[in-house]
Amino acid sequence: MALKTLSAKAAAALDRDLMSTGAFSIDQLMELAGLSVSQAVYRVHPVTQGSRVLVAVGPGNNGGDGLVAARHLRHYGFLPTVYYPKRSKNDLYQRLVKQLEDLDVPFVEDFPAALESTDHVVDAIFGFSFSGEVREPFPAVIQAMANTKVPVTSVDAPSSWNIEEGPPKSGTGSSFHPDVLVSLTAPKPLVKFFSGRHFIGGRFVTHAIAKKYDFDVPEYEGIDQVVEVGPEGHKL
Ligand SMILES: NC(=O)C1=CN([C@@H]2O[C@H](COP(=O)(O)OP(=O)(O)OC[C@H]3O[C@@H](n4cnc5c(N)ncnc54)[C@H](O)[C@@H]3O)[C@@H](O)[C@H]2O)[C@H](O)CC1
Ligand SMILES: [K+]
Repeated sequence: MALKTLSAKAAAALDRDLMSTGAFSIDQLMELAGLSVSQAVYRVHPVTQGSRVLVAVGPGNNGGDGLVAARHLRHYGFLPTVYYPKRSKNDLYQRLVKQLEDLDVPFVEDFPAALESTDHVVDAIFGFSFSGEVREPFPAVIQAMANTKVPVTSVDAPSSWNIEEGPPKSGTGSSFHPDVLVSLTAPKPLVKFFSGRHFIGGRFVTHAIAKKYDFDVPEYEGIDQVVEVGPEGHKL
């Protein structure tokens, strides 16, 4: 059985559906997405005294998932640091930033320097709305994630990858391959180029929605918000 995937266009339509006929708000969906990411990070990197996690936050909703994940990780006992160079003026993002400031989570401006002193990275730069060539200031950030030995967990998509076609073919640097991917709601076609640990999150989708968009809802256990799956989509 092959893993069923959602194209970028279908994923955007599904989110619109959830927020109209599904009656969800963006705050709710982002909170659940960020909670899933925090649980996947905890699974691959259980917190030990002083575990540090650097969260790279992009300009859109993928970045919002990262801000939410940083807050949950702080409550689990991690020491998050946030790199958020292109801030949204939208009220939702400003509230997410305030919540982190109230927890004394530091915001940094030099990503490569911050990478020198962390134990894990969360890549929440771009998700399913990324397209084209990576624009400033993110090329150096992607390159730093490609070169580091620190484990990287990508939210929904490895940032810089084409959602349908996977790693970029052009460019001089080595391409970026994260260690962990958390697909939100359903995997995107790029998963066939990904070979690390793969989790699916989004424990709020009804079977009717999954049927409409033709993907499988994984079997979540207990109170888990994520399921780890193998290459064929079977639960590990
Ligand atoms: N279903 C769920 O569980 C939910 C997932 N969510 C997350 O939302 C993203 C998609 O968010 P969206 O705001 O549509 O876009 P992105 O964050 O992917 O990025 C858009 C952002 O980036 C800029 N951009 C696009 N291309 C480039 C480029 N080549 N260089 C630089 N910048 C670029 C663009 O201008 C925008 O500002 C999804 O993947 C999930 O992670 C939601 O939280 C809701 C529920
Ligand atoms: K990402």
